Amino acid sequence: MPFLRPRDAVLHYACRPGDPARRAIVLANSLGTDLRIWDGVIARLPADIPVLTHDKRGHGLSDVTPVDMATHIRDCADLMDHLGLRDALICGVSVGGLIAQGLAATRPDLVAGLVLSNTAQRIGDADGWNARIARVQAEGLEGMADEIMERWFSPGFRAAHPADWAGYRNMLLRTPAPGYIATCAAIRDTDFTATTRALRLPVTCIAGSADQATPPALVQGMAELIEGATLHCLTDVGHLPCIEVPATLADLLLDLYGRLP
Ligand SMILES: O=C(O)CC1=CCC(=O)O1
Repeated sequence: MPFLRPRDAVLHYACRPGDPARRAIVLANSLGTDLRIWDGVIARLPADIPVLTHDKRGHGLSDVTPVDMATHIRDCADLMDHLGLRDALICGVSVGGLIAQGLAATRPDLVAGLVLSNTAQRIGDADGWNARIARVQAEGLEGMADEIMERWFSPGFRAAHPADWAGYRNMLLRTPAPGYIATCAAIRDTDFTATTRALRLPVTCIAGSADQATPPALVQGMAELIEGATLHCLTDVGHLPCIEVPATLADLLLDLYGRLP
């Protein structure tokens, strides 16, 4: 359970060392989750591939501070620099996908390829994020938890895995409200249309047909923006394929990993 304070905040991360000669895979989280959402994916990746996960600021065991998207991106870069990881495959889900796009644009030395899961170059609009921030300020995450869970998971996952569904609801509720709100504001203020359109590297985009947060049409718009990107739409899967279908996500990661120059 390592921690690092590269600048003004303690960051919690986990690094499965693997073979340092192999390219690393770096996994970046969504809003209101911690690094445990990747456990099922990591278990399916070959043991010699180094894998880095972290709790972004305001989440998990990392410090809660004001934050913008540039800071989330720099934190990920700081962890990679600390561990000597370069030229990695970065996979980000939702706001983690924004972090991945921003990392590729600002630190191309760290990024060989991207898997952009259930994300876009811009997620939502200012009115929506301001309304969510106001709700969480007034009611706490408890007041919004059930509707957020509806966006996260497909009906089939909820029916088949009620204990998991309840456990991930607990994960959401344990996110500090100030940390959650700070990342909502960071998402609200981010539009990577210009820099994502300029990316020139191998990219796999993933959507879920039951994703109510970043619906397939939104992910398709991002895929069409990036030259050469491929798009996979997973049937009856919600916003978090890393939880609902970890084997499929691991296969898609390894497919791109195996094709990187
Ligand atoms: O909570 C949601 O609506 C889903 C989501 C949006 C951005 C993110 O990271 O998660």
